[in-house]
Amino acid sequence: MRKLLVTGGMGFIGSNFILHMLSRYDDLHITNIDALTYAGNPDNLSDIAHSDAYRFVRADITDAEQVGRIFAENPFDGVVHFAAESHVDRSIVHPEAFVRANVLGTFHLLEAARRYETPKFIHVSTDEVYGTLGDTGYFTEQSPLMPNSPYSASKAGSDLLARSYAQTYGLPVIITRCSNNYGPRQFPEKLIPTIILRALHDEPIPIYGDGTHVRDWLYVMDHCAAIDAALRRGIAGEVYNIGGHHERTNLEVTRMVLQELRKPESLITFVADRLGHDKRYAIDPAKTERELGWRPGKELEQGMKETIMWYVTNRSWWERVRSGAYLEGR
Ligand SMILES: NC(=O)c1ccc[n+]([C@@H]2O[C@H](COP(=O)([O-])OP(=O)(O)OC[C@H]3O[C@@H](n4cnc5c(N)ncnc54)[C@H](O)[C@@H]3O)[C@@H](O)[C@H]2O)c1
Repeated sequence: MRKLLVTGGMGFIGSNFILHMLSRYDDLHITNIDALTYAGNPDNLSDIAHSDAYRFVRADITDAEQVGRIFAENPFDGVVHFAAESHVDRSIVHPEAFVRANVLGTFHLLEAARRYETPKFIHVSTDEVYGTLGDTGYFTEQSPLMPNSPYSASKAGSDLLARSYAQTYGLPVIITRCSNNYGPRQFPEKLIPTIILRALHDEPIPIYGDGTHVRDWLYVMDHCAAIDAALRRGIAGEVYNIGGHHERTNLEVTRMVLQELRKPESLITFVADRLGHDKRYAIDPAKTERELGWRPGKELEQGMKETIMWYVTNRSWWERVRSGAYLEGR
């Protein structure tokens, strides 16, 4: 039985990853540690809460003792580290929480993995560590790290710390840097669920600046498959870019959702631009495709339809998020 530690598994990508892995492998046990911040939603994994192949431990990765105890109790075959403060807007208002969770929290995990000689450590980073691009060009794994927001700077800090543990201590760290994810179970403060849920309620949809900022969209299940491939075939010490080949402006993405839901474009409301807003992210995932034998399978139009359908079908999920009911008992 392979034993995997997943951090941040109650969040958007972590929960989809756990579901992906448990649906594919019978010989796998997953321990999910999550602090249950506002972004951690146990509803995401209610279907497997009582599975023998899964265990949830509420733990904060900024607490070295808690992290140490979990590693001491369980020899893990691998760690997949998602836990982070992840929302750029919040990082502009409360940067300290990002430095603590993303830098200090990652440090404690790396230390525990070093101490207990964990044979594989996947650090889930982001394309935002590369900073911003002009109208042309792509980020490769060799691009310099030039983060522009407190969020991306804290992720760059943790990314470099992870690298240093590979270089200095020989910890088998693999770093993945992915583009913008979309799909089921994403917290409604992020762009695509915001568009979908506001459109469903006929509410104004706020779009930063003139809406021409470009992002590369990656279906979350394609991302999960890429991390699975990195776990199986990735080489320790390497960095892998994971992108979707779907560059769109924020305005294009908004129009796509409005068309699908047959809602008017008059819902779009331009608001003052985000401070330090990166103009364009575009990722070159050629190395990952070549070396890990992975490719993003989902076309954006299809993935968006399925995502919209998920939010429409799972009304009780997002109503519990909207009302704050998912926070009960914390
Ligand atoms: N969502 C994206 O588009 C995207 C893109 C690139 C990279 N990433 C990275 O992927 C990872 C997951 O992103 P997400 O969108 O699922 O984030 P999310 O905000 O949905 O989930 C984060 C999870 O981490 C948990 N967490 C936060 N602080 C913690 C702490 N101190 N201790 C333990 N748990 C803690 C939260 O409770 C939550 O469940 C993050 O590291 C993020 O930087 C995300």
